[in-house]
Amino acid sequence: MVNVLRLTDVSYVRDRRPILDGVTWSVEDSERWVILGPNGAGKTTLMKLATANDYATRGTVEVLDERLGKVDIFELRNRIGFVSSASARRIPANELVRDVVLTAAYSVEGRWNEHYDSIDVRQAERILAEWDLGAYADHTFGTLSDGERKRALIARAVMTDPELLLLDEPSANLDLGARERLLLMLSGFAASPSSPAMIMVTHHVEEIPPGFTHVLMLRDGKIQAAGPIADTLTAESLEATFDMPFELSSTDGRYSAVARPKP
Ligand SMILES: Nc1ncnc2c1ncn2[C@@H]1O[C@H](COP(=O)(O)OP(=O)(O)OP(=O)(O)O)[C@@H](O)[C@H]1O
Repeated sequence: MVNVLRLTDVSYVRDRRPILDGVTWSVEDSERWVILGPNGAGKTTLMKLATANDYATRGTVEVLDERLGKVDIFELRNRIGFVSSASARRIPANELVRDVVLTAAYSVEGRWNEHYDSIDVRQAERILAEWDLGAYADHTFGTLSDGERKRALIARAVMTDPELLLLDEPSANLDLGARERLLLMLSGFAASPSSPAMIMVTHHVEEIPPGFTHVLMLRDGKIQAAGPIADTLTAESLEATFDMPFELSSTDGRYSAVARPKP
């Protein structure tokens, strides 16, 4: 079994401030994690370490059985899929959606004169259909709605068959329908045994796709709680993480939290 991610007593300090503080956390390949926490908790910083885009100040970070600092990070990054709000900015607006996905196989953003193997073309077609983008394959990326863009970026990220897929707030800024469509697709993708280990950052329990297995709750750079969602996501852990009392409910694997009224 591949050790997908292992952080051991990791701290990340900037301007003498611990942005991550003593984080110990591991992810196995069958697990699908949600990282939940308020603004400024350190979630994106954690993503940067997990995608080998930055280094810890203290402690060790191992990604896909490789220890950061002792591995060619460019090779390692090819094994990781990552979608963040910055991903869309790197895609040319006039790029066809088909090529947004296809060019991932060649690690380029924007088609030039490359020749693509038919096996890659077929894989791109399959993934476009899987993420409900078949009808948009010949549209340009710049004309897509935010929800369609998110799906196109995730489709691009899975084109290379990554061993770890990280999604930083994939449903931020989406309308209700687009959010629900995306969550259904993420849920379906998470359920497939052939899918990679997944880590998704969100601010909202409502955005946890059913089928995600674990939650890590972060506040001020420290882990408040981590483990299987069913045991770990509670009114108490939410209060510890967001510093206010909540009522938490769940139906069919979907969660909802509202502030607990004052007695
Ligand atoms: N390189 C850096 N230098 C100084 N401060 C930093 C640096 N990187 C992050 N921070 C600070 O660390 C804190 C955590 O940032 P981070 O982006 O990881 O939080 P987050 O949980 O993703 O927040 P949000 O939910 O608002 O996106 C913030 O206060 C941020 O300003």
